[in-house]
Amino acid sequence: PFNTESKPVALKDTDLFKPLKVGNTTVLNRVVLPPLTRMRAHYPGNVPNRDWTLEYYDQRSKRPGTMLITEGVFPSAKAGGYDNAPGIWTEEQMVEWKKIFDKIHENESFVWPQLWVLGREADPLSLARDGLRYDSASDNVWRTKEAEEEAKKAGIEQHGITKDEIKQYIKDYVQGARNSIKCGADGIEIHAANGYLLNQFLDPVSNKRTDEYGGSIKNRACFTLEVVDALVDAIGEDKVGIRLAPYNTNGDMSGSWDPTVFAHYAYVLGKLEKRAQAGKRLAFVHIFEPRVSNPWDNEGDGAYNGGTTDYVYSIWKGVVIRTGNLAIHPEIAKEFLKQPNTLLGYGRYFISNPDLVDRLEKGLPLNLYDRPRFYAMPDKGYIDYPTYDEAIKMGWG
Ligand SMILES: COC(=O)/C=C(\C#N)c1ccc(F)cc1
Repeated sequence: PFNTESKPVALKDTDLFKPLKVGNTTVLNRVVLPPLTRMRAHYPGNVPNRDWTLEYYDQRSKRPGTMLITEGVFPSAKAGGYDNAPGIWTEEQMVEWKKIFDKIHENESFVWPQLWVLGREADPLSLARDGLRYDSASDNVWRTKEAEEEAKKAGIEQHGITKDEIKQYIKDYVQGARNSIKCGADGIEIHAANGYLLNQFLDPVSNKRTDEYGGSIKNRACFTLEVVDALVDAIGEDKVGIRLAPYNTNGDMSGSWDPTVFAHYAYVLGKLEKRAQAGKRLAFVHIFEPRVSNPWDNEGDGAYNGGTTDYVYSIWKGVVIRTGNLAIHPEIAKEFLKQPNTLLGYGRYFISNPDLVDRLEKGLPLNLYDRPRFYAMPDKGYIDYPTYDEAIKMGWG
């Protein structure tokens, strides 16, 4: 069925359909498929689903010149800890990703895998089973009481990683980036948002370190910036993007609760802009808007209305991707598009509308999504959403 709540507005005459240079690519529309975990990878092996995932990305890259960021992808086994999320560290994983990236390029679209390291958001049982550490910025700064009990039941402590282990993770990111480029990707996105490992270092609620990676905004940003520099060295600044979520509460991060957390993002953006002015400008900065503070919330719930991320443009002068609850708010999308160099990520409604780009262009009604099937195994709610024409033929609307 179609969403009947919001009146669709044709965006074809806005900047959403003007080309823009992003790294070494030139997108022909500024709609972005943002990183969406779908939990369909094969276990064991963390291999992209051989039956469905090629179809899933093929459907969403049909409109030539569209930018896709993949679901979060683990650069190594210890970076993971979700059985049904994919990696890009083994040959069998890379074989599948190469087919997917080739298909996206066949559709004349672009693909940027998101490199994802879970830290304390991992499933401790999965890590204990595989004899892997349960890592974060600090020892035993638990997300919740339940998480603490679950980990202790699994007999696994939460480990504040050492400086050598930080260096090893940086090598993992580099390996993941190299593998992505080898499989044909146009670049990668560093995941520094949503409560995962880099966010656990950025946020004082989870980072209680007393070494040079904790204790101040500068120190808490150090790991993220070291990853940026290592990846720029390895694959070039025009193939590196980064995702930040200043207001995110997912993974029990501070969000807006601690007003000093917001300043961390201004600092990171400032350091990225200084690198840009020295000749190393990243391909993009991807901002998760306060309109979504947690991906589990229903549309519009959990939005933080006490502030915006407009200040990003005061600091960062490169390409910006803004994602968060835009599909049924075309008026906000139009507002965002008034800023230069801006692309818009559409998450949940790109799940349920494979032809979302066409629908946004023409102002066509949108298929509702089936939330219980966001992170479930079967192909239902993954590759069976109809295009607009298919939906009309099926009598929708
Ligand atoms: C991949 O990047 C993410 O941020 C993923 C999630 C978030 N937030 C996410 C959401 C739901 C899940 F079941 C697993 C990961």
